[in-house]
Amino acid sequence: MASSLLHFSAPFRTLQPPPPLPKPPRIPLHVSRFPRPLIHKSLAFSTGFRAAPGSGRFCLRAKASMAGKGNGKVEVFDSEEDLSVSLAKYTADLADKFSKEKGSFTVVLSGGSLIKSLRKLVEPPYVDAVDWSTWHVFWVDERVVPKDHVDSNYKLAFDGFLSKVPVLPGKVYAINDALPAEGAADDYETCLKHLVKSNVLSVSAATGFPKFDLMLLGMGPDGHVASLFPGHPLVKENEKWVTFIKDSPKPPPERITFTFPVINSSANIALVVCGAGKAGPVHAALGSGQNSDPLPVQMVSPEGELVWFLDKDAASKL
Ligand SMILES: O=C1O[C@H](COP(=O)(O)O)[C@@H](O)[C@H](O)[C@H]1O
Repeated sequence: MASSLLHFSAPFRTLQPPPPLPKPPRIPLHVSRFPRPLIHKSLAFSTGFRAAPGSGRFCLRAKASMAGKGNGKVEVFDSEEDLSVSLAKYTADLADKFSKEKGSFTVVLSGGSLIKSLRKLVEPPYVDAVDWSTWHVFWVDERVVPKDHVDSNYKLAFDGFLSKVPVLPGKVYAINDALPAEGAADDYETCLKHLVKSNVLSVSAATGFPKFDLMLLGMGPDGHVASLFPGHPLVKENEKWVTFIKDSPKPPPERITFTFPVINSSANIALVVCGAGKAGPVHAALGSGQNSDPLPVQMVSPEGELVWFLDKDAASKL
């Protein structure tokens, strides 16, 4: 295990530390509590958070909130830009809450478009206000390719996010890319078990699976989440924590992925979906119809809180 953990952090050794910047006053981050009762599918637009002029903070132009079909809160934004502003605050607030409660924040990233939508977190005020030293970073799925490969979810996150913030290299848990898919999945599951033993990761009292503080999930146009694809038997895996796929319908074919019991044991999940090309599965999950064969995205149902972050194109069929 120790060797894997060392291996995980290796790519960070080449990083040059960013030049020291004058530290601005620490901005208090508050945990967002969503208003209850939720606004039901009226799509009534409300003015979002507005900051004092010159405060360096931001203004959401307009957003709609509504309740999801099952558990969950749905936030609809005018644009992906507005969504990314709100996603940064949501993530920073949760990081602050968990860091204050237990001294650590366990966060799980997806690949794909999610990473671009996290861009506001690496800008002021968050880049300076967040206590990055408490962060432990994981991947909900990873392609079985070298970490410097263009298809690597690690590389995507490193280039777009992790290289821009002082998360501690030893707390970034990439897969062991020297192993084939099955070995990489086993190795990652072993790593998670080690982190449970050392109390970095908690376990759900209800399910016995690891309970991450926050999972930031994307969704593909076919309704897949992580590397759990529609109609694939892996969506039914209910024992393993981490498993592998060698016939992914989306290239590259070999990947490892968290299973639904792990995903659904999370304390918080943000489902971040943008673009008209994803409006169909969003409608399947949040619209009024029923379907007998649920898409993977419809199987996301955490123990804790689920928040959908949608731009208006992704919400266009609701
Ligand atoms: O292959 C993958 O796709 C999904 C969705 O990606 P997106 O670019 O359509 O947002 C992503 O969440 C997953 O992590 C990734 O491996």
